[in-house]
Amino acid sequence: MALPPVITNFLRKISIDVAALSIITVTAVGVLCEAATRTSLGDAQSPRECRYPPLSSIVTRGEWGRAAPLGVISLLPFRVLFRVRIISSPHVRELEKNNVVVIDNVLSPSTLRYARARVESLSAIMEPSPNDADVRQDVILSIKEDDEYDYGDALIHCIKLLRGIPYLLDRFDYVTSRSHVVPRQCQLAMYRPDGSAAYVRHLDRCTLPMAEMGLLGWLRASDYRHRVVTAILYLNSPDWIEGGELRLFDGAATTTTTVATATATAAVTIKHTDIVPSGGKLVLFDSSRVEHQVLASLGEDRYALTCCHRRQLDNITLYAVNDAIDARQYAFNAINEQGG
Ligand SMILES: O=C(O)CCC(=O)C(=O)O
Ligand SMILES: [Fe+2]
Repeated sequence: MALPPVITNFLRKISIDVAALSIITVTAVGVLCEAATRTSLGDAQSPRECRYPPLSSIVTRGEWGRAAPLGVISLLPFRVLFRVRIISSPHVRELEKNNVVVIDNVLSPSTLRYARARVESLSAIMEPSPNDADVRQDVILSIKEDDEYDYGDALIHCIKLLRGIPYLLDRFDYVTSRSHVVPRQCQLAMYRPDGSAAYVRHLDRCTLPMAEMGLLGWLRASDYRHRVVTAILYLNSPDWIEGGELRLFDGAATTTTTVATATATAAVTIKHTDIVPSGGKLVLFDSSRVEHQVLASLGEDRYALTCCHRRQLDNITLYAVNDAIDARQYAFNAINEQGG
């Protein structure tokens, strides 16, 4: 069938170069659009939607009886015992001041036991993370409340607890970041106690500038560029002894280690705090400021459930200014670190 003359004329006019250029342009636009829209946060929720009353509510006799080793309290005649807050204003103030806050025993012994048993059963389907194998050697699983898999009440409670945190940050006026977005996915991670499975020093938020990452990489990293608060809940035994510590590097650190650098004869002093990953411990830190690493585990499998809360993408100019301030802060920390 003959093509209409207008089309044959057009086809005669376009050179092979023009055709190639058009294909390249269309492909490039397609790749950039895919990168710009790639996100696993499409179904993220607002803090209010994730509000979880047990994070900050009254404790009833029944709850305390289940939660505490002092089960005898459940025999008391009062139905409501007292108000406890897993996260309260002083915790939020500490997070603002030190960029990190550690809260012990946020799970009852039985909840910890059940959650631990469930994550152990999930370890068979955990997989190495897509990161470089020399960056981290754990196995991970992304889990969310509405997965088809039945995670059991205890693990679901842990997910809700981590996802409920931004509501309380807002409520207690956390000033470091506002307008949070709560991902549905939490990451379950397990390190084998082989003395070598670890995670190198890193920041949870990607802070590299576009010039360094290239436009494509920068667009693709959008989920990592807006992390503000990392929440980690450990699901190990409560009396974890040693190995597998979470090492936090920060100005607020308390301990110093002296390590010889590979190239220099002079030693560099690194300030750090080591957090023992005992079961039921909750650690919150500023994802954009606190560099951290996981040390190799020794005794038993090390389990952690993590949720990285994001900021909303509604004020790009403000974020650009904040990022520039963060970058200056890094430079400042690095100089301090070198100077000991
Ligand atoms: O498990 C931990 O203590 C920290 C894990 C971590 O740094 C991460 O998943 O980004
Ligand atoms: Fe991390």
